[in-house]
Amino acid sequence: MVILYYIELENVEFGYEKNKDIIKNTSLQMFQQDFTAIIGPNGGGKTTIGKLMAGILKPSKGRVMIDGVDSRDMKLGGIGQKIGYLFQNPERQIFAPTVEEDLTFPLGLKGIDKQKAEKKAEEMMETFHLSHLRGAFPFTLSQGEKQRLALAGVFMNDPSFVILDEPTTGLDPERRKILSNILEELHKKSIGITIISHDEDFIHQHATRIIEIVGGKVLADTRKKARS
Ligand SMILES: Nc1ncnc2c1ncn2[C@@H]1O[C@H](COP(=O)(O)OP(=O)(O)OP(=O)(O)O)[C@@H](O)[C@H]1O
Repeated sequence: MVILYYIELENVEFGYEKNKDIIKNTSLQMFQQDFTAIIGPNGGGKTTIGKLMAGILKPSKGRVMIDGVDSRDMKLGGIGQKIGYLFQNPERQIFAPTVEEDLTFPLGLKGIDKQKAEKKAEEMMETFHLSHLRGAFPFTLSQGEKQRLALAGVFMNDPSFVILDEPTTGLDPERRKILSNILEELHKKSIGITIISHDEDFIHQHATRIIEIVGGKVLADTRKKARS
């Protein structure tokens, strides 16, 4: 079987509470070649769709296929090796007592060699301007530093597809530019990128496809012919 898309939502429905669907009969195919922006009003279901795509939430009806496997049959650890997910609140992904350990610790859990994990952490700390904070307690970082740490964590795993919920929040222009460059590099390498964002400039600058979610449904799914 040839898999053309990396993530597929097939007639997906989802509600946090019984009989209250937040996502309504939604089908979408997500390609690694796309730089997708998911847009729409507050409460429309963007984050929920992102979490369904990342296998963090499982649909109540329909199915989500990730790299050809039903997300219900995958463990979070297995999904994490394929998909990098940035939570809207970066504190959701901070676990360890220091910045450096926060980056190396998840790789250790996966059985990755300590030296290799440290080398990668070094690279990521440099990229995201965190080297001077390596020994800092993550919860004392500023909002923008926490966001950079969470982003660095997403890229530690060399994911095949990243889903980033409001990735530019808290970033100053210089760090925002760094994120832009990283995402463009990944896009060139056909690492799938999906951002959930209200940041119109960032979307305009990067997105090749825009999916608008309103009231738990896909209102529009448009592709830019030429990328700026
Ligand atoms: N854990 C939860 N339990 C119950 N309801 C939830 C939960 N998370 C989200 N919701 C509800 O689901 C709906 C969709 O929320 P979601 O966060 O997916 O929207 P969004 O489009 O990402 O919004 P925003 O732009 O404000 O981030 C909202 O009505 C929200 O209140």
